[in-house]
Amino acid sequence: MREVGFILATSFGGSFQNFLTEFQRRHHGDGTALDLAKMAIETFPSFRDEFEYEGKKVCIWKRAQILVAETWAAFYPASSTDVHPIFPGKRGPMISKLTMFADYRVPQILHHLRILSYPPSLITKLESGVYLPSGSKEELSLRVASIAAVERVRKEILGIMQAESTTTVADDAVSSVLIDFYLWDLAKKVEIGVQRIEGIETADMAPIHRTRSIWY
Ligand SMILES: Nc1nc2c(c(CN[C@H]3C=C[C@H](O)[C@@H]3O)cn2[C@@H]2O[C@H](COP(=O)(O)O)[C@@H](O)[C@H]2O)c(=O)[nH]1
Repeated sequence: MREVGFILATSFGGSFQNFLTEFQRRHHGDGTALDLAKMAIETFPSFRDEFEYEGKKVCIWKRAQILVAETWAAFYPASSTDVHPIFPGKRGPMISKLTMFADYRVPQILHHLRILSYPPSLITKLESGVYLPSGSKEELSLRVASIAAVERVRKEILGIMQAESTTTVADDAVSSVLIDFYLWDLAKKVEIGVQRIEGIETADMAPIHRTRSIWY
């Protein structure tokens, strides 16, 4: 928090609005949601949520993407045909280029919905409450699998929409951001018992995974 505050104070006059103004300037008003997420990870090291795994670089960018998605949602215009004030360029926000924001809550509900399956050894660890180290195989698998799973859900929804439509459905018609928002809210409601999943078989709700890190 101190680092983010220091950078915001010294480079952006202490205001996120100035950060957005600088984004507009750099991209001549034509920046997309992904451009803004990239600016966040380039500006704030604690948003640069990247790991090396078996020689490959894995970029998760959880906080950068949720920052952009929440900004996109907060300034969403009254009509979807109106220009978005943060992404006024001809390409628009291109919000479907963002992934879900991989932390602990969405994998939990994806498992409950039987979209993700967990090996028994992982269930045992989750139930014991042991910490999964940040960047470990299990922690990364949970996060990366939830990104891949939500992308597949997105493709399925697009396929259904396409099958029901006589015109071509744009790729931007379904975003992982909105699927994440929906799943996160659903997970919270299921956990506190105000909602139950009905009509499909579910797996027992496993505890969330516990990881100490600055990335969630
Ligand atoms: N993947 C994902 N993670 C999310 C959210 C949200 C809240 N989103 C709101 C916006 C639209 C929706 O309708 C939600 O009402 C919080 N978190 C994460 O949980 C953690 C605890 O946070 P809290 O309980 O606030 O303190 C924190 O790491 C935070 O980043 C989400 O949507 N997706």
